Amino acid sequence: MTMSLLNQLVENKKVNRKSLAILIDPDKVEDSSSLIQTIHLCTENKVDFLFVGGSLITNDNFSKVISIIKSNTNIPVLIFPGNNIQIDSNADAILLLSLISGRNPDFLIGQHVLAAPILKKSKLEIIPMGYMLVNSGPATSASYMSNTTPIPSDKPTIAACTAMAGEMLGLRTIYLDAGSGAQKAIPQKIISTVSRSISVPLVVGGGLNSISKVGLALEAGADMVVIGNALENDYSLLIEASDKINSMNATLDIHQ
Ligand SMILES: CC(C)=CCC/C(C)=C/CC/C(C)=C/CC/C(C)=C/COP(=O)(O)OP(=O)(O)O
Ligand SMILES: O=P(O)(O)OC[C@@H](O)CO
Ligand SMILES: [Mg+2]
Repeated sequence: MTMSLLNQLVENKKVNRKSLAILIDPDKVEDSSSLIQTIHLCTENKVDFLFVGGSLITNDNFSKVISIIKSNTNIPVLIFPGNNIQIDSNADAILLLSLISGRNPDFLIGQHVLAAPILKKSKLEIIPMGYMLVNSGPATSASYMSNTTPIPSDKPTIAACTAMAGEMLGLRTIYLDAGSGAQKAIPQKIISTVSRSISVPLVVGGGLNSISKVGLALEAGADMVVIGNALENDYSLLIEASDKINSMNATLDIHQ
């Protein structure tokens, strides 16, 4: 029997194995041939996970994108939903985000109540996730659309206590997100403090638009990094990030 994706994340964390996720925003997919090109590049570069979702989706691409991905690669597809209409049972799993950095009940539990019966009938693996937005400069789509205030980027203790509370409530993963297209990525101090305070896998993303920022996030304690916007015009970061992660993981293999 194959291991669940959540178990894979937990097992990877136990041995400090890092992973790379690429975010595909269905709103920004213009044609299937460029999507297929991106998917092939992800496969060639051993991307671990493909996230699909957006704060706002203005076209009917969501299911199409998932189906094209599933027909072109074996990389697991994880829905990264901005709301409860982003559910498609062709994906492998859904990141069931509860927006614990905010105080908007709709994004803490309301959307989930609406989604629960649909998720129950689907064969999607559910990955419960504490989702934390951290301030990164101008408002991001996720903080605006969720009507929540992100955690101040110079308050690592607030971030750590929020993540700890999420873990204590039973959330199985934590996602620290500066927001897509963030001007400033999550500071290392926030990542390292959160990482030391929890034992569940830690995902970090938002504004990771250079290999140095990707490296800083991984070195500070991210178990998985997510890259989205930076790939929309230039694929070089995908190759660099994948090389970086493979070389970090290769040193682990030597020591095992
Ligand atoms: C219960 C279900 C199914 C969903 C819960 C939904 C929750 C709680 C969402 C958290 C808040 C939120 C709006 C998250 C958005 C996450 C996301 C998909 C970000 C991707 O980037 P965009 O924010 O779309 O960035 P761009 O503006 O660059 O397109
Ligand atoms: O698009 P970017 O800035 O890479 O962010 C990806 C993801 O973390 C957003 O939720
Ligand atoms: Mg979007």
